[in-house]
Amino acid sequence: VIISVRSPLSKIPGPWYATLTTMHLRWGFATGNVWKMAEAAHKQYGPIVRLGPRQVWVADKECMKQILVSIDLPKVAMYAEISRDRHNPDNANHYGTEIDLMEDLHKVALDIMGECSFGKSFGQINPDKKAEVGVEDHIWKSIPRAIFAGLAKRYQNVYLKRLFRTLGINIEFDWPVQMITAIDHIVQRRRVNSEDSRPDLLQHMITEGKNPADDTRMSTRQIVDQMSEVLLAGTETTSGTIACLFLEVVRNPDVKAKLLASLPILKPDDPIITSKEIRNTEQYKYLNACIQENLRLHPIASEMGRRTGNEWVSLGGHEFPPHTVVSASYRALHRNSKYWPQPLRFWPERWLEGDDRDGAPEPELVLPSLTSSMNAYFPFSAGKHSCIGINFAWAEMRMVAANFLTRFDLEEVIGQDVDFRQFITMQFKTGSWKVTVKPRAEIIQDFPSWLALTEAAGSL
Ligand code: HEM
Repeated sequence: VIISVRSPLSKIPGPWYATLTTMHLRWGFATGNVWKMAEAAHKQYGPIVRLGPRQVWVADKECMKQILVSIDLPKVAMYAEISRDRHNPDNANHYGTEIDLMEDLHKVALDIMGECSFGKSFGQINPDKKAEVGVEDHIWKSIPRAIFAGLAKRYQNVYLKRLFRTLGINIEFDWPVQMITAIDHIVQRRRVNSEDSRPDLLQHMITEGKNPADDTRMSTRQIVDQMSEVLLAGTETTSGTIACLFLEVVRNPDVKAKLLASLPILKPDDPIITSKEIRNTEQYKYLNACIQENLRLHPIASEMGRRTGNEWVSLGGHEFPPHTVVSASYRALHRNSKYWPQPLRFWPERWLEGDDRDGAPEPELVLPSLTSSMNAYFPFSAGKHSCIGINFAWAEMRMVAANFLTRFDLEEVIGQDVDFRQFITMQFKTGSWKVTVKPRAEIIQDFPSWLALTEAAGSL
């Protein structure tokens, strides 16, 4: 306790108990509420706060750049801990129908990842879709669930695992045998039979994947690990982010009216609009601004842990001793009124130029010395650990949002408690968010066209 109170970190503001214990942080991480602790602490104590004896949260723009890019602090051990290998780190066919949009978006994201990484969707949207050749249907369709269940188990038990390790008991995690067998089967078939190959991520790992240490080819087991991590990193993130976009759109009627008016009106079976078209066509600029603004208000990675390693690090006028956890608070930075006037307002116009800004303050006027206040923005992080899926994520967000909103208007079902939990990424706490949808075109057709969308995404 004396060491902790006398620590060089003692000058950093924070609650009194931060010097004494990490129990509250452990509880926050295990229950998914750590983001609420960080948010409240930043509000009370400022951009640099101490929440544990050696745990500091940072929401200052310049410090963030240092953490992520110039000093490039290593990641905290939590990420390795939740890796398998610790050491190697229907219901909506009619007008005005209620759907669980969060659940549907999650299924869409999984099937898009299935199409793009394995060349086959996981049958989440359309259960009649056949599984991979040679793999039993129910096993193939259970793969995403097995991956998520595995992650949740590992995340919630990180501290328990460490405790057992100090007692000399090593608890190792592994994927379900059936899942490994299924993926192994596909890898073996593709290795033997070149006609089975297709330009997807799995094929890339089979033909190009090498171990950096000795240049040997990746084993099937390593491929399974990597594919699982990409599937995890690429589904919760996009589905949660798109759900937040729809949430902001329905909760801001002026934005919704302007956005829907800016988009063409399509029938459900009309051709899918591609992400390239959305990116390059003037008509979609307000939609692009809405996506950008949503990434500001709802960075799916609320915070990301780094650590000082074996060296002292100087940040924001403080000296951080070795082995200090430094959490980059993206969410607090993105909601800081110093950079973002009316930070809690969903204001897509801030991302537009000239007259299109429609009264949104110019960044320069926000902070006279800094034309780049809009750079206080790290939804995909920065530096060498930044998101490898950024372009994929943008393509998916554009396609899903544009193809949905050109076809359907939506309203939130009232009386729902929308809260978030943070298990690495922010998630809708209940995993559910219901809306009613009605077709925008004067024609009643089947909904949803999610299937056409996932297939189109897979062929991009
Ligand atoms: C809106 C969607 C997404 C957001 C907001 C997002 C955000 C992020 C952030 C902030 C990080 C950095 C984590 C850190 O600083 O430690 C990250 C890492 C990563 N992301 Fe994404 N991501 C998204 C979608 C995707 C997709 C679609 C994929 C895959 C197709 C993906 C794959 C990854 C991977 C593999 C990493 C780890 C990179 C590394 O550690 O070197 N992400 N993402």
